[in-house]
Amino acid sequence: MHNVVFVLGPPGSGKGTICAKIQENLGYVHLSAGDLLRAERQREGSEFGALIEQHIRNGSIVPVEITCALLENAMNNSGDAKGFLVDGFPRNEDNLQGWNKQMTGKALIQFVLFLSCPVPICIQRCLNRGQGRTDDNEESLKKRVETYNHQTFPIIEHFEKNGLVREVKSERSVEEIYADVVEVFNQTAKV
Ligand SMILES: Nc1ncnc2c1ncn2[C@@H]1O[C@H](COP(=O)(O)OP(=O)(O)O)[C@@H](O)[C@H]1O
Ligand SMILES: Nc1ccn([C@H]2C[C@H](O)[C@@H](COP(=O)(O)OP(=O)(O)O)O2)c(=O)n1
Ligand SMILES: [Mg+2]
Repeated sequence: MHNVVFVLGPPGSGKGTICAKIQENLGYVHLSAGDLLRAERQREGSEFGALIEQHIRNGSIVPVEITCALLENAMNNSGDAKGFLVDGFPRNEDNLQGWNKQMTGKALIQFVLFLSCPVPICIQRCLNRGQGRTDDNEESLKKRVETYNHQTFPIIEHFEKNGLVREVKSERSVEEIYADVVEVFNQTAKV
């Protein structure tokens, strides 16, 4: 059984940054759904490259069959991790249902780390990110924020109803955020 912490929040809220620190210090393995999709897009011979690029630019969500298969493969290939940080997933109802269908009995959701941050700050961070991403531009960001508000936030609310959400405000320094994140892991991660 894989232990899983979902990490959600608007684009630019700092999910990748905080996950890297958790991986380094707490021994969880960081799996970014976006990074896995970008790698699949680049993989020679992938039949999904064009479809993935289309969704990424458009700020829409890739069908779960693709994303969940990438996540499950990555978990199975990571050896004996004490847990996985699944960053940027599930982002919509399709993601959630596909995960439940494919991973029930194989993964245990420990909690959902929700990095909350005002959208204008998130947009500014993405525009300054400097990773050359095809979706860190004003037009794609507008669509990504819309997708977040209409599709991802309801998923966070769903987990909230189940008592699984741990919110950490991320309009602060990485050090301040991380200190609260460690508290959350100390309180709730059963390892
Ligand atoms: N707490 C923070 N304060 C200021 N900038 C941050 C903070 N956390 C992350 N960043 C920067 O914001 C950008 C987006 O961060 P990232 O971790 O990639 O977010 P996400 O994965 O949620 O999109 C990056 O350039 C990162 O260096
Ligand atoms: N579960 C996911 C995660 C990401 N994607 C696609 C669509 C997203 O806008 C892009 C980028 O996701 P990523 O998590 O890397 O973006 P942020 O870190 O939130 O800025 O990838 C997806 O289709 N399904
Ligand atoms: Mg990210």
